[in-house]
Amino acid sequence: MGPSIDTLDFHGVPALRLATRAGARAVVSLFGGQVLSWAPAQGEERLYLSDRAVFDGHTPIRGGVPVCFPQFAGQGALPKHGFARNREWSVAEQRTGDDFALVTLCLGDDEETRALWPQGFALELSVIVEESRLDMELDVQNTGDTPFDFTTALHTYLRVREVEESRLEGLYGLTYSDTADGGKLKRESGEAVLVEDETDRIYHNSVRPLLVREYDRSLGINNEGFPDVVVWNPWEERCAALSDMPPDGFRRMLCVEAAAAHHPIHLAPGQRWWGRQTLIAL
Ligand SMILES: O=P(O)(O)OC[C@H]1O[C@@H](O)[C@H](O)[C@@H](O)[C@@H]1O
Repeated sequence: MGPSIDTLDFHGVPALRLATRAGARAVVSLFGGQVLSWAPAQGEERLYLSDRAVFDGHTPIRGGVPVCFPQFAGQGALPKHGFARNREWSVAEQRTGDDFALVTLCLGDDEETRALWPQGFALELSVIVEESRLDMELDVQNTGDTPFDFTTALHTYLRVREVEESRLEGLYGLTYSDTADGGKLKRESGEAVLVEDETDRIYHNSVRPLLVREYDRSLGINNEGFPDVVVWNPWEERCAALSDMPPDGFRRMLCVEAAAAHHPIHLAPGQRWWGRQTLIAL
């Protein structure tokens, strides 16, 4: 089979299905500009999408890779994680080659976004699927005539077989804000992060690649441009309080997010910023 990009209706939301000749595949929703599914060639699904996710065209979709912009979490007056994750994005480009499939989605300001945040901006999210890797690049441009600050994240929900048996390596020695402990600053002293309780951390200035190790497979993560890494798992009690998660959903997921959350990014009129997250199935 050749590479392909098809439009589809995914639980009622418009989406694109990408496939490469080798058999890697992904689904990208226009609502939220959100990757919802990704599997490498001859491999299994690597992203977590809740089976209780809501697809009503308003509620953020629980799972995949939501785009948080222009605000990460509750770090400001905007709705939590900003508004990009519940807006309809447009397709700017779609292309296939011998060994890849690529789509670029875009989102700009309109009356509704300016009512929340009075800035001119243009976002582009490029999603590239190759044999065993997924690249997601977020490009932000200030198209207005005043400077702005923003925080952002690619809020990647990784699918894991059992979160308690997964190890996240590559964060040793970094300082992190422990959101689950009142935002206290701590230093990572473990060779691997093990998730055995509610975990909500912003690791600052991460420069090394990360590795999620499971007993029978691993996933490499490389972030460029995004200075921070957010690690989130709601654990049992908070998960039970999320109406769009099954009670045991927290066991099947681990969010490892590429973020600019600790310090906002400043863009003068006309300036651009970009960040990329790469997932590699190993
Ligand atoms: O439920 P939401 O709005 O999608 O947010 C999920 C989580 O997203 C994480 O990125 C934050 O660090 C958490 O604090 C937050 O709870």
